[in-house]
Amino acid sequence: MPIFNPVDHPHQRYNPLTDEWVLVSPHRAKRPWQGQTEPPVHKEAIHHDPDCFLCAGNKRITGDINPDYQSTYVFNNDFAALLPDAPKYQHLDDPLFKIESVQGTCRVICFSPDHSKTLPELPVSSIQDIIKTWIEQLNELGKVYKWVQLFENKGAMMGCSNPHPHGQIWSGNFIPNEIRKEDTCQANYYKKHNSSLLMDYVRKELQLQERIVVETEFWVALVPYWAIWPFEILLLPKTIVHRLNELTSEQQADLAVILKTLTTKYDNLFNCSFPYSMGWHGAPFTDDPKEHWQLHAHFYPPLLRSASTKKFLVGFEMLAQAQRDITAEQAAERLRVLSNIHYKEV
Ligand SMILES: O=C1CCN([C@@H]2O[C@H](COP(=O)(O)O)[C@@H](O)[C@H]2O)C(=O)N1
Ligand SMILES: [Zn+2]
Repeated sequence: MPIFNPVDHPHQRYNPLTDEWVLVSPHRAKRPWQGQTEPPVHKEAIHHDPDCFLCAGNKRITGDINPDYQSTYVFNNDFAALLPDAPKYQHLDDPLFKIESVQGTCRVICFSPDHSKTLPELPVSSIQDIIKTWIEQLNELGKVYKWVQLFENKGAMMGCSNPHPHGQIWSGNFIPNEIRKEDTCQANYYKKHNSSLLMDYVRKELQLQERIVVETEFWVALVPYWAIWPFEILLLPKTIVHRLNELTSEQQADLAVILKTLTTKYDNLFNCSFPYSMGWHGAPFTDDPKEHWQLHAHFYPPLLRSASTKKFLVGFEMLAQAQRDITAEQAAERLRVLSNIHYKEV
């Protein structure tokens, strides 16, 4: 019987942030891992699309006119999933039929007036403006709601209805499932070890150097040991930060750099605009203690081995447990060696 090793043999890995396991089947990825790249499609760049609901100066579906914005622009989602003045109701008596009303605010953040650009193609200064806008929105909505989810769905594969570079904010008066799981896990770890789970984690990852993709002065982007999506990334500060609005101006400037570098590598993996859902997690806006919380961003990209081959979380993964073939270490290596120059600029 051969000695176990995580490169060849099936195993499962534990995610301490959510108290869940992921099945890893590295033997299935033994086939030569070329990672088919598409011939770069240099479609003509449309900097302003007269029919785009998000472009500067255009009319939205409601008839509202977008201003001639020069940087970022935020508006209340015209088809919001949460409403600030929804009627209140709660019935929690029956453990089998619990229901409660929710109130919240949903917004769209246009990242740039340039319809043709995606995050990696924006200059660092524009990405700094996006970070400032995230922080402004967090400060405003964090005064009203317990949870403010800053996120971006990039690419049609992620159900994005509009190619215009944009992100979204969904904020509400309830703590969503993923946040509740991460809050409990970080609090339990902190109670047991009297230190931050993700700070201990990032220190060890920087020592191990096995899953690092990009490291800058204040930030590190890595494929987490417990990653589910093939090229999943966890983006972490290298010092204690509870919320995005606690970043210093140097940390913000450096964050713009690592976001551009990371998303450029993502696009260079298959020479395509790399789809993903990404979002920020930080301490909720409640009166509870927050010292166990460490700010971080998740990137969940669906692509597996080409611009058109995506991973599906189905079957065993829906019924039993998430599963992956290539290991986190192999994915990190694939991304780490890629150029920091976007393939469209070459
Ligand atoms: O006129 C419009 C068009 C799109 N939208 C909103 O913009 C959002 C576009 O983002 P997605 O394509 O990532 O869903 C979507 O949530 C949609 O509701 C408006 O609020 N007004
Ligand atoms: Zn547009």
